[in-house]
Amino acid sequence: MDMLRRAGVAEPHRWPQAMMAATEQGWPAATAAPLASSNGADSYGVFKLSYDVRNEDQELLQKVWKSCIRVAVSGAAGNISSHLLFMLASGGVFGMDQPVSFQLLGSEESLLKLEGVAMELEDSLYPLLREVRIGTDPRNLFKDADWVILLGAHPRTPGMTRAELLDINGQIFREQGRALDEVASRDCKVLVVGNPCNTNALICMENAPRLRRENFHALTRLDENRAKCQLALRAGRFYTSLSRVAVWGNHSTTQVPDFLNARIAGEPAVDVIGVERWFREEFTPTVANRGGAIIERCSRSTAASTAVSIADALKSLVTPTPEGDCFSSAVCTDGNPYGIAEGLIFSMPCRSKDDGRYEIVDDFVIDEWLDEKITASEEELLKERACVSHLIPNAPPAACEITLDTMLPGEI
Ligand SMILES: NC(=O)C1=CN([C@@H]2O[C@H](COP(=O)(O)OP(=O)(O)OC[C@H]3O[C@@H](n4cnc5c(N)ncnc54)[C@H](OP(=O)(O)O)[C@@H]3O)[C@@H](O)[C@H]2O)C=CC1
Ligand SMILES: O=C([O-])CC(=O)C(=O)O
Repeated sequence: MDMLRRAGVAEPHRWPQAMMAATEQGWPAATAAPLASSNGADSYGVFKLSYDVRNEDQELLQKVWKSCIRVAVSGAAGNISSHLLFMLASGGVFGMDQPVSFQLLGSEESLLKLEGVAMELEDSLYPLLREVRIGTDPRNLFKDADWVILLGAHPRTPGMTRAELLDINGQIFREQGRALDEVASRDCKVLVVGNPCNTNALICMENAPRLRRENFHALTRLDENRAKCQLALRAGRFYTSLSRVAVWGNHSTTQVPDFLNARIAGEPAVDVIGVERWFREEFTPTVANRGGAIIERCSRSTAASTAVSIADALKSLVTPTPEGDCFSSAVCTDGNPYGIAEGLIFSMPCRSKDDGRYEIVDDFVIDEWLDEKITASEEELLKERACVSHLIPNAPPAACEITLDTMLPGEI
């Protein structure tokens, strides 16, 4: 903001087509040092720091913009990010009147690539994208963030056990939780995508006590979208006819895509499709293993559909949920209406109020089969929590009893 003021722009939120790629110190990305003049018009094409809308475009000057929001993204030089940032900058997620500022976190290894990402954003001339910062210090990049999307995580490598993966990534998320606690906005909403996302989100939340526990999410919207796709295919209906499709539990192969409560054109999906065996024996494992099936074909984990599902998850939080519908998000189980153990990050059906707030939908019917499945996913998450107890402040020490057969959807 300082730089915007120095640039002589009285009202930053009315400043169209102005974007600043800056390092965390606040200088333009490609220069690493201050520009000789902050109005360095030739430095970045549209990064004209002295750009003054009053002299430029009367039509845009009339437009009413909301105050700019800060969106921090880790792993921002990675595959998912390469799709996601462009969706966020286009206005398709937070709204066409919502300017955004990006604070992109990478590592020493990825910093050059991150500069390339900033340059591509610059070349895309998004009127809503007002600032791009890049850097390697979460305390700088999470500062005052309103939304934080955590993509960066160590991938599971050959020979690594799940307990080892939990520990390596848990250390990253403990550090990022601490950074959020120090510098993020108290109302900041955090969406963890990096796997194992539920337990990473839990560690992050437990290390950020200043932030609201209900504002931590782990991404299971991709699983919901996959479930909707399979139901639509089987029923021969378009996606828009589906409602109340929720996924319960962990973003792993123990996840439970709920067909019992799902509706197709307002009718129970089980009545419309009719073949009960299909739900249990085909639908459920197909959804839970979809990530692995895509890796088999593409030799990399899903990136574009994950970015789309992140956009869907964010949109669901800033848009009132249509009457009678819900969306899936893995959220804190404290006080949940289904008796799931407290202090976990567990996917459940949610409805949004507004401005990022939500409530857990409390009228889902749970039959014996569903209950058994949900309990298995809950037990898996309890075991994951025990494995990372050393990363959770004040947690009693617990033995790690994770078996090798608990898998992420992308593991085969
Ligand atoms: N929840 C869900 O539904 C899904 C989750 N995922 C998960 O999302 C994550 C990101 O996927 P994708 O973008 O494809 O992955 P990429 O490998 O392309 O990017 C991830 C980024 O993570 C960072 N990273 C890697 N190792 C470490 C480390 N040891 N410490 C800190 N950061 C590290 C790197 O960024 P840098 O060097 O800049 O730090 C890298 O660019 C993965 O964990 C993946 O499993 C994927 C699909 C679906
Ligand atoms: O395991 C992965 O990285 C991919 C993943 O989560 C998914 O496709 O659901």
